[in-house]
Amino acid sequence: MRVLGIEGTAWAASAALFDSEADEVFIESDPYQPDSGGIHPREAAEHMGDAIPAVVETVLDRAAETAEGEGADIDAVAFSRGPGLGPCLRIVGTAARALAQTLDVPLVGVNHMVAHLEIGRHQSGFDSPVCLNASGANAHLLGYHNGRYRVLGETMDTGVGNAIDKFTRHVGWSHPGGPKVERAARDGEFHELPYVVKGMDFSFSGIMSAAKQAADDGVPVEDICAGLQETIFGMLAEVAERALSLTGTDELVLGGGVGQNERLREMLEAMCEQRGAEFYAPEPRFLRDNAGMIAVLGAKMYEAGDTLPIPESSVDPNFRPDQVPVTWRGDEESVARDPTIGGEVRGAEATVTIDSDRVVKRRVSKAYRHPELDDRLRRKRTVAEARLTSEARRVGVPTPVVRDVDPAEGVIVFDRVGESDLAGNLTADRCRTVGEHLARIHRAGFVHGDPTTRNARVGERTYLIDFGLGYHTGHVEDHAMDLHVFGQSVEGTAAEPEPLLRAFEEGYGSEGDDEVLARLREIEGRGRYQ
Ligand SMILES: C[C@@H](O)[C@H](NC(=O)OP(=O)(O)OC[C@H]1O[C@@H](n2cnc3c(N)ncnc32)[C@H](O)[C@@H]1O)C(=O)O
Ligand SMILES: Nc1ncnc2c1ncn2[C@@H]1O[C@H](COP(=O)(O)OP(=O)(O)OP(=O)(O)O)[C@@H](O)[C@H]1O
Ligand SMILES: [Fe+2]
Repeated sequence: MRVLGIEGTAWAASAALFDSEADEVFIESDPYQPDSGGIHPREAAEHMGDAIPAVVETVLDRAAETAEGEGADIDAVAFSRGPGLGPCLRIVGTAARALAQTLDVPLVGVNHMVAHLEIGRHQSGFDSPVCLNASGANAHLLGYHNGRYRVLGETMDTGVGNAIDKFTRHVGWSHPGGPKVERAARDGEFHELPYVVKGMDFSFSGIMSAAKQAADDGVPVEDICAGLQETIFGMLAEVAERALSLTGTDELVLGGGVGQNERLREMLEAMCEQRGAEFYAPEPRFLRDNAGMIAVLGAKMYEAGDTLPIPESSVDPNFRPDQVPVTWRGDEESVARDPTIGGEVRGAEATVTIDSDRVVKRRVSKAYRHPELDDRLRRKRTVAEARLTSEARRVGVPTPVVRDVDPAEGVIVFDRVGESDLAGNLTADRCRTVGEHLARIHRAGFVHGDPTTRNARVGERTYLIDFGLGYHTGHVEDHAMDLHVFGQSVEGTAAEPEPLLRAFEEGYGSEGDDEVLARLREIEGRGRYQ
């Protein structure tokens, strides 16, 4: 089967031919390079108008040269339907419809973010990996579950590449900034910047303001670049590890233009090696925006009969990956592995040794992380965990009693609690109780920071554990983020999440602030593809 793909969501005017029998991809791209500043939507759309016909022509010539029979021998035309810049998407959509009609073949509408993921899965041969998409306008973790790619975690503000590009514009460098930061960082020393992860979500705005401020204050730009890479990529590696731990998966693939960064790939490789997982990153031509990935996923969708009638083929600038019904995979569930190895449990951050009544939690040093950052995070989280675990118990939330703490070594000794993780025994009643517990700690003025279904223990009572990401705050947004993190962990792993989430919110509502639930709705509704 042969599929022609067209990509043009933002900067890459690209066309490709995928031949599924030979597993060969031919790509022709023409990038848009702004004269100054970042990507201007109107200019980018003009570029698409000029460049798309030419790249398609080149691919059609190639198709004719390599065709077995008469003509171009193409079975379907696939195009990026979104997310992306509206004016660009519309031009690409029009071109794709016209081409499908001329060739008299079906049209396939591809989600660009799912294509960034599927190219890695296709090439790695992995069965059910977690995917880290690190691109310009996006940054998220996806895991397959019950017929959809679930967003396990994502940026709460801008995409990772756009965040980096904003910094480089501030220091007067031309677009795109990512490769320039990579080059400059080689000559720099680590400069400390804020580090922000909340469960598997993360945010870049505070880091970017601090980085710009540091530049204005005269910190050498190479040092800031080194700090940016170590901090931002350290966060991405950490949330990727959390996603592996939560889903019990031991395969990770990388997607998106920022994935071309060698330091990011090195960190992800080191993280996977340390936890015994496998890592795959496609070659650079498949990481940055390209029509090859659109053609490859287009072929899978076409084979599954997932084609688009022309009248229903409108584009969607806010197309989220979790809106796509995954028609091209079987109904296999995401793989889940028992994380218990002997008497040792492997969390994302720590190794936990369990005997009959005691638990020793050791925050291990992470090989991927800069030593200074590693030391700072391990100490800070060990202290926070010991404190907040006890504070929560004082306001009536069941938690394990803390027997000993050694911040320098990152070690805490607790009482053993519960019989299993909530993840293994999810019921509506228990979710309701977790909601009540979170409401209580919020009323006491702090958040848990990572309330997933693996961080609650159940048995006769329902306990909260693992307060290492918690902190004191009265902000509605921070409280709502706790609820969002729990919601995402349920959605990413439960067969039927709705009744569980309803009970969880009822529990929270019975003890907590309605304003927080209203903010949760707002967080869930935020589009992040502007
Ligand atoms: C919706 C779609 O239009 C968008 N595409 C996109 O953002 O282009 P992509 O090719 O995936 O990524 C471009 C980004 O990738 C960054 N980048 C490129 N090379 C880099 C490097 N060596 N290190 C860090 N960032 C790099 C650029 O600075 C730029 O921000 C997306 O996938 O989010
Ligand atoms: N006090 C305890 N009693 C019983 N089991 C525990 C206790 N503390 C931890 N565990 C077990 O160890 C696992 C990992 O612990 P914890 O979540 O604290 O580590 P972590 O590395 O921070 O994990 P993650 O970051 O993946 O949430 C828990 O999911 C739980 O199964
Ligand atoms: Fe992209």
